[in-house]
Amino acid sequence: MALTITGLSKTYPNGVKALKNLSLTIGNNMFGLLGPNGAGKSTLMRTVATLQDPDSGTISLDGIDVLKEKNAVRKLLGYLPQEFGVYPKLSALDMLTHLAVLKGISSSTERRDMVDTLLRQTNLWEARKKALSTYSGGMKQRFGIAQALLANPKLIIVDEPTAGLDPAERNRFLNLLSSIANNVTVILSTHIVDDVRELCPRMAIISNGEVLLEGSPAESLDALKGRMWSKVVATDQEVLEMEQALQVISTHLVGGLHEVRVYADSSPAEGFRAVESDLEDVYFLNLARQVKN
Ligand SMILES: Nc1ncnc2c1ncn2[C@@H]1O[C@H](COP(=O)(O)OP(=O)(O)OP(=O)(O)O)[C@@H](O)[C@H]1O
Repeated sequence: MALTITGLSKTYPNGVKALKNLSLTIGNNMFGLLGPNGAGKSTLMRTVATLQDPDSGTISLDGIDVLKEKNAVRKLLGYLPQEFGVYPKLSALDMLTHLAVLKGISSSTERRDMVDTLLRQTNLWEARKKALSTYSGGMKQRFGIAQALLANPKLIIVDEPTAGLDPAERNRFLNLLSSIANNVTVILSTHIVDDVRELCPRMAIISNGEVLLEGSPAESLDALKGRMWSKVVATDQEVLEMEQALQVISTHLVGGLHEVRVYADSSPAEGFRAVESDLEDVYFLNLARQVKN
């Protein structure tokens, strides 16, 4: 499904401009919406999910006017919000069955088949009769995907799904998402660069309610080719001096030392080595450019 977002703006009553004339086109497969906390991702996702209205702008989903034909959109949509509430005492099986009823799946045979399939697909079959309150973070998120997949949606929105998962659970969750994305459009909203790197053929970076970059991770990396440099230094003072003199993109602690990554057309100073650009460089460089402008 193709989602076309045009000129979307939203100012909250407290004056925060969460979306500023934002336009974005999202095609099939998995689309990564990458941005820092407060960028406006959740506002955008809730708006696409028909849960809140913008002040202005339009959204079209394969010709459906998302802001007007909300019921038509809801039939096509699966949504895993950032805060996903469940009845903790219910089992996954009972909760999913209950949600299937709410989704309008009235035939009990169809409902049972669908719920069973989803529990197996999300690897929750063994634990299906356990109370949701006993689930780990990863299991809860997989349950969240199961409920988002009820009634065969064509568009799935997942908002910050991997935050707080341990590496093994995160891996399992990302594999599950990628297996789904073969058949439907998935929008993955996240502040975790690696989620996008691992999964998304297309992405956008958003910050302060604006799109900073739209494209494929590969194209964005190409634009930085030969321009990323790295040096490891020992003290905060050295980092500070570099930040004043050079375009420092990021600093990381590696074994107690600081790895400083700098963007420059040629070697910025003595001791720097050329490094492969990674998606995190793309991300930080775009955020830094926005601050400058
Ligand atoms: N209901 C609201 N009332 C007032 N301000 C809000 C409301 N919801 C969000 N905001 C503000 O709008 C901005 C965008 O928030 P939003 O939740 O959309 O961003 P986000 O990219 O999803 O960030 P996060 O990952 O922190 O949720 C933030 O400054 C936030 O504080």
